[in-house]
Amino acid sequence: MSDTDAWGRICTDMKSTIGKEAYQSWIDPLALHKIEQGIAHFAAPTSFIGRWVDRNYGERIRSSFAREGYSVTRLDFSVSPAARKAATPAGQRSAPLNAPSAKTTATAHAADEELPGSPLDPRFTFDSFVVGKPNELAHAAARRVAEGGEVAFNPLVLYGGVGLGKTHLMHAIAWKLQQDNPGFRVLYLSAEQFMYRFVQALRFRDTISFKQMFRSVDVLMVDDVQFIAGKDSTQEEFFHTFNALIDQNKQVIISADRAPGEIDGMEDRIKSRLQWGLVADIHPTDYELRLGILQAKLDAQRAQHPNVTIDPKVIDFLAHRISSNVRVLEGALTRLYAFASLVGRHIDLDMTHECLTDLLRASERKVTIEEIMRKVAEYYHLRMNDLMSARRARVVARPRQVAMYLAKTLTSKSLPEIGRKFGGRDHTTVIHAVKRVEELKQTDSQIADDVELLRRMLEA
Ligand SMILES: Nc1ncnc2c1ncn2[C@@H]1O[C@H](COP(=O)(O)OP(=O)(O)OP(=O)(O)O)[C@@H](O)[C@H]1O
Repeated sequence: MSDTDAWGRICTDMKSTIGKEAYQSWIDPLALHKIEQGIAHFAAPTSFIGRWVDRNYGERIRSSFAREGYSVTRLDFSVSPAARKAATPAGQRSAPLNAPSAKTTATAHAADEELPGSPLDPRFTFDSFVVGKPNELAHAAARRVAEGGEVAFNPLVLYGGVGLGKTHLMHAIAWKLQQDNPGFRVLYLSAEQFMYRFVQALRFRDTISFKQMFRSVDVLMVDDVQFIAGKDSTQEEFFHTFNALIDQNKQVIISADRAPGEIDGMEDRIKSRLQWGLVADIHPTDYELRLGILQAKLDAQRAQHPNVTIDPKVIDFLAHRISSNVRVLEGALTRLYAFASLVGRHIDLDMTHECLTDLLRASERKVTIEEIMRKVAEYYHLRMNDLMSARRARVVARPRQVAMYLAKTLTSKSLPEIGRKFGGRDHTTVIHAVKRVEELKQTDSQIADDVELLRRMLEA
């Protein structure tokens, strides 16, 4: 009888006593080398796994060896990456490491201990990410990193305002990396969780495991890093983790709600480290991107509510009116479909106003028609009076149309109200102006840029 035969039998026994999940997470990744002078020597993929097994299953393994006729008083674990590659779950799972799981047993807990990341949202993939001008750089960079291989830029920092898709892109990278490289240890977590873990480690005097665990990953993703600004010891630890991984050529991906240099309370050395790789910003969405996103989300809603129909004008209306944040935009569509399916109605503009009153009010911009006129006049070097005048020369007529377009898209004023502000014009003139500017935005990049710039200045 060889040591390995005995270990094989112990494994079979443990699989049935501790359960398949726990077995795959902790026991299967181990390789028994030898038993010598009462010590069973194992190779483990990480020292964390070794310590965990010793603490949680040590006694059971020793008594199993005793039943096999061996006197084992101690288990010894040396770290061998080969053990990890050959292993199944801890280093190589069929399901992604952080994949959402319905498990509620201690096994799930054990797996969480192994890589303390957040679950990845199965909806956040590259396929479901709609690309437009505002996010094309961030998307291209994320794709490049997700392809793996040579580390292209390290770290990759994605930054942008609330609800613009940073988390979506990070999850998409994680899914793709895990799908293409089943042995990869990809750890995604929020900066808040990083801090929580660190504080726990300090509390339980276990910072060594904390450090080892974080340094053992292949890819580290930390979301909303601005959270650790002003938290000195967490920043210190983050800085060392970050350096250790970059030094080992491991990919680090960070997200923040603003450019690294602008995060108040963040140490300068971290700010400068974050700027070493590629910093890609996600701009606020433009109308076209919002339209694209709504159309993509429509498919999911249609599948869920096959009997509900929607007027295309509603989509256009939402894309114009809800410009703050994609999350709110999505929420609006979900709410409309839920409401329509409950009351068995077609989704039209009336229903949209009825159902989304609070949301529309909240997203109503504070900007007034007067402000728009002032800004547009200033931008085109005109006087406000020119915009209200009857002058039809193009140098005046075009800016007036742009101002009317902005008044329609940035305020909730009705067409007649807008017409009145522009020197008592008819609402059909406003409709014509809005249409004309929409067409010009497609064909004349100068107008498109002017409108975008003005919109940003007004919304700032
Ligand atoms: N380009 C896009 N295509 C499809 N969905 C998107 C896009 N951008 C954002 N979303 C969706 O908007 C919602 C919010 O996105 P996400 O959580 O990634 O934002 P975030 O930038 O991380 O925000 P926060 O700063 O609040 O963490 C998600 O449901 C996401 O799927």
